[in-house]
Amino acid sequence: MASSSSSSLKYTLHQYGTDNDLQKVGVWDVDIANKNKYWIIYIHGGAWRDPRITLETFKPTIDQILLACSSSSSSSPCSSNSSIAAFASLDYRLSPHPSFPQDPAATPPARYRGARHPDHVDDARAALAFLQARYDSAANYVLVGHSAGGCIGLQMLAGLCSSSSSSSPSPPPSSAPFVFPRALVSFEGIYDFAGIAARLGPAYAEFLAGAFGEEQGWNGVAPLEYKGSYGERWREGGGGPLVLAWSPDDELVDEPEIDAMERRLRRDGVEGLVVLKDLRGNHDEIWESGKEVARLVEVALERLRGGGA
Ligand SMILES: N[C@@H](CC(=O)c1ccccc1NC=O)C(=O)O
Repeated sequence: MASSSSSSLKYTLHQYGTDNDLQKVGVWDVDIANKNKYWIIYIHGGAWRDPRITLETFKPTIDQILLACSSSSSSSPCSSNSSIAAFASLDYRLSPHPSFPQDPAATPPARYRGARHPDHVDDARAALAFLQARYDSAANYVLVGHSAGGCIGLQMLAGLCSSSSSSSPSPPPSSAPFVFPRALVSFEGIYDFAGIAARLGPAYAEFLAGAFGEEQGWNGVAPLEYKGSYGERWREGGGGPLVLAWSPDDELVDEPEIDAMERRLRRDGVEGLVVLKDLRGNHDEIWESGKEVARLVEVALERLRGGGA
C-alpha cells in the first residue's frame, strides 16, 4: 500500500548544473525502476524571481496524491498513485527581485539571482535531460507547471530556449537526448506577456522586464506569440493530453490569459487539449493546498490511460 506522505518516500536532491545553487532537482521515489509508470515533474512559479517559492512547493501536491490513495478503497484517485514511478520538482535560476536585493559584489555567483531569459527555460530543460540521463524511467513523464512554471513548460514545447536555436551560446550541461512529456499540465499560467502587462499594470511589466528584458522583445519569447505550430510540435512529441487550468479565484492571473492560450492551441490543431476553469483557491492557495493540483495530475493520467486523447 502507498505511503501517505512525501516525507515517507525516499528523497534525493540532485544538482543538475554547476553555475548556480538553484540548478537542482528533488526526486521522490515511489516505484522508480518501473518504466511503465509515470514521473510527475513540477516546475514552480513565482514570477521568475521569487526566492520564497522553491521546488519544495510541490510537497503538498505529492501529499494529496498519496493521501487520496491511502484513504481510498481502490478506484479513481488511487489509480493515479498506482501509475506513478516518482515525483520530481525543479528549481531554476531566478531573476532579481527588488524586495530581496543582493549586492553583486558581495554575493558569490552561485548564489546570485541574475537570470534572464532563456536561463529559466534552459535550466528546466537541463533538469529534465539530467533526469532522463540518470533514470531509465524518467522519459515517461507528466510535466506540471504553475504560473511562470506553466509558461516555461509551453516555452519548452515551443523551443523558446537557447538549446534548440542555432545561435545557442551554450547548450544545457547535459548532452543527453531530451524527450518531451507524455502530458503537459499548466495551471494559472502566463502566456501573453504584452497582454497581461497591458491589462494588469506596471507591477507585471516590472517582473516581465526582469525576466525577459525590454518590452519590444516580449512577443518573440511569449508562448502565445510562438511563430511555429503547437499542433505539429505536440504531435511530434507524442500528442498526449495537454491540460490548461485556471481558477476564477486567482487574484493575480486573469481569465484572458487561459482563454487566449486555449484559442491559440485550438487554432494550431492541438489534439488532446483539456481546458478546466473550475479550480478553487487563489493563485498560491492552489499549490499550498495541493488538492486541485492532484486533481489535474489525475485528469492527465486518466487521459493517458484512455489512449492519449
Ligand atoms: N510572488 C511573486 C509574484 C508572483 O508570483 C506573481 C504575481 C503576478 C502574477 C503571477 C505571479 N507568479 C507567477 O509565477 C513576486 O513576489 O514577484
